[in-house]
Amino acid sequence: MSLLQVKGLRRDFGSLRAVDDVTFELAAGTILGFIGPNGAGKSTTMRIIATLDTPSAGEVLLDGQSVVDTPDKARPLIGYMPDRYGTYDDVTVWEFLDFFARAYGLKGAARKKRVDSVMEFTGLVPLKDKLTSALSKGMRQRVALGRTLLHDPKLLILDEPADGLDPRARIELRELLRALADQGKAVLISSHILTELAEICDTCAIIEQGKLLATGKVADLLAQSQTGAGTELTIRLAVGAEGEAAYERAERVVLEQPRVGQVSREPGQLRVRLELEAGATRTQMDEAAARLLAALVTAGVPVCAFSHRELNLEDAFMTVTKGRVA
Ligand SMILES: Nc1ncnc2c1ncn2[C@@H]1O[C@H](COP(=O)(O)OP(=O)(O)OP(=O)(O)O)[C@@H](O)[C@H]1O
Repeated sequence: MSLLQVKGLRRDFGSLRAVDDVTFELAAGTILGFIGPNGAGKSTTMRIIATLDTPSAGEVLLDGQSVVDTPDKARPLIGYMPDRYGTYDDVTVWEFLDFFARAYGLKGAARKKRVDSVMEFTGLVPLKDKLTSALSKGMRQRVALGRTLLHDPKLLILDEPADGLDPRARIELRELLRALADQGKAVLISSHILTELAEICDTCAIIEQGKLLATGKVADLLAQSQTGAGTELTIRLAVGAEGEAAYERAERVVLEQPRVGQVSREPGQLRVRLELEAGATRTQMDEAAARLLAALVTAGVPVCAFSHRELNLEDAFMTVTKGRVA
């Protein structure tokens, strides 16, 4: 049984259905990326799981127990980091974490040990005596993450934790989340920055206008987006004395091949879109690309680079949302 089970969740705000029949599961030791544009219903779903709101219909089970019916039992198992987290300005990092450790009921040596271990894990030890107001956004966000770990929850719910972080801080966050999953924690993380989640998550749930459009392993979602969507190749030539005429020749050869869709000439390269029938597999796409390259080489076209643009989570998102979301 998965640690977290969300079943047919619905949340209405007046006539607005913010969350509409959302169902997914999250196992211990895995990271689920919750992806969707602004207003999709991510925060509302997360707040319900975190016991801060109640659903209009549906159920959330944590360790088999309903968080809606018995929120007090669920809370010790949950670490929730909202999208706007506050840190108090006139306290040090250590004081801030110690304050929340007290709020979680930790006492004496056990409290000190726990605060120290969380500071160690989140790399905050050198900043122990710094005022939280003097920290960078990335560091403040570590303090906020540290706060959610103090009571050693089984489930982490992190609402857009990577928002506004620089690339280095994002990589560090990714490593922290992976370490937490390796410790056996289940992590639910939301973002509208799709590419960053691809590297962090094991599975993804794509939500739009309150509805889940797709759930599954990141690799499967990518495969799904490639199916029937075609693939894009970039071809560069060693033109030599032949000059641009080499590209004209290449274009003629390309256009004679099957499955070729749009072809565009750009300075120093040719872009070719291969169109495959719905249901085509990745292997079939690779074979079509290989045939095209063989045809060019056989025709004596001096190909020096031939690259296949890998579709990413953004493409998967655009495919499942059918481009309804910009
Ligand atoms: N308390 C509330 N009262 C009325 N409407 C609300 C309330 N909370 C959220 N909504 C609405 O519900 C919808 C979903 O909002 P939600 O914050 O869950 O989206 P989100 O996917 O988290 O977006 P964002 O990335 O902008 O936080 C939005 O249309 C929002 O305006």
